[in-house]
Amino acid sequence: MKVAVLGAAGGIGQALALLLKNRLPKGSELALYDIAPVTPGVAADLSHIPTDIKVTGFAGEDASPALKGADVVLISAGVARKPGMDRSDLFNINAGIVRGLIQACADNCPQALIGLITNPVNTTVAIAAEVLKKAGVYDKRKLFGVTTLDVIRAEAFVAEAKGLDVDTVRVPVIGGHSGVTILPLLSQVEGAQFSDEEVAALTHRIQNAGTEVVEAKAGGGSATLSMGQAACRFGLSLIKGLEGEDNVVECAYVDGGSEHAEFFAQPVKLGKNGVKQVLSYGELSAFEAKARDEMLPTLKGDIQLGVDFINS
Ligand SMILES: NC(=O)c1ccc[n+]([C@@H]2O[C@H](COP(=O)([O-])OP(=O)(O)OC[C@H]3O[C@@H](n4cnc5c(N)ncnc54)[C@H](O)[C@@H]3O)[C@@H](O)[C@H]2O)c1
Ligand SMILES: O=C(O)C[C@H](O)C(=O)O
Repeated sequence: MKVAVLGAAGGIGQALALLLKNRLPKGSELALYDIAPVTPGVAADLSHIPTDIKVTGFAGEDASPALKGADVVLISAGVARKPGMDRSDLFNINAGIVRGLIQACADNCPQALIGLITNPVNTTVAIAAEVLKKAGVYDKRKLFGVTTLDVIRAEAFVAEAKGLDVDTVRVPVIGGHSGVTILPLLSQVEGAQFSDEEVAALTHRIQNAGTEVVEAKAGGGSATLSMGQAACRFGLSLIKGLEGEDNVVECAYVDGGSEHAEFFAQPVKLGKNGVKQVLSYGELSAFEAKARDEMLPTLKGDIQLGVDFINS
C-alpha cells in the first residue's frame, strides 16, 4: 500500500506523517511531498523510527514522484486561518493549490483514493471533482472531503459532557465542514440524553471548535495535532476498505447522490474502490432537521464557488 501526503512539511502533514509511520500496515510506503525544501529532511527524520514502513520525501514544484503508484493521497497543502478569518477567506490561495495538486493526481495516480483536508473543504472538494472530470478520470467513489475532525471533536466533547467511555462513544456528523454546515447528530448518541439547552450548546461548540483552536493559537495557525489524528483515522479506514475489511464506516463529505446537495457529509461504508455504499444518516430530531434545512443555501453556495472556479 502506498500513501502520499501532500503538504507533508506543514503542521498537519508532519503530525499525520508521524502517525502513519507508526500505524500503516507493515510493508507500506509513505511518500511525503511539499513545496518546502525541508520535506526530504522530514522523511529522513521519520525514517529513523524503527517500523516496517518506507518513507520517501520530495520537495519543489513537482509532486509526481510522490504520487506515482499511490493508492491513497491525503492533501493538507495550503494556508491555514488566522484569528478573524473564516475558512472561506482561504479560498483565494487554496483553490489554485488544490487545482494544481489534483491535476497532478489525475496525471500520476488516477485510480487513487483522495482525501482532501485543505480548506475550505466544502469548496475544495468541488474544485477537485471538476478537475478530475475535465481530466476524464472522475470516480465519485474515490474523492472525499475529510470531516473526521468534526467527528472526533464531537466524540471528545460528548464523552466529556456525559461521562461516557470516549473509546466507544459514536457521534455522526453530517453536512459539510464549516460553521452551520457542520451538524452533529446528538439525538443518535447511544446511552445519553441531552436537554434542549445541552443540544444547542454542544452543537455550537462542535461547529466553532476550529475557531476555538485558531483563537487559542493566536495567529500561529489552526488545528494540526487533532487534525493529524483525524486524518490518520480516516486514512487507515480507507486502507482497511481497500484491503477488503468488512464494515468500515466513516462520515465523509462525498458526492453520494444526496437529495440535499451535490456534496454532503454522511456515513459511508468503505471498500476496495472507495465508497462501497452511502448509508442513510437515519432519523433526525426536529432541531437537527431544521439545522440541516437551514444550512443548505450556504453549502450549495460553497459548492457552486468551486464549480465556477474551474468552469468559468
Ligand atoms: N479538513 C479539516 O478538518 C481541516 C482541519 C485543520 C486544517 N485544515 C486545513 O488544512 C490546511 C493546512 O493546514 P496546516 O495547519 O497544515 O498548514 P501549514 O501552513 O502548517 O502547512 C501547509 C503546508 O502546505 C504546503 N504547501 C503550500 N502550497 C503547496 C503546494 N502547492 N504544494 C505542496 N505543498 C504546499 C506549505 O509549504 C506547508 O508546509 C489549511 O487549509 C487548513 O485550513 C483542514
Ligand atoms: O478551523 C480551521 O480553520 C481549521 C479546520 O477546518 C478546523 O476545523 O479546525
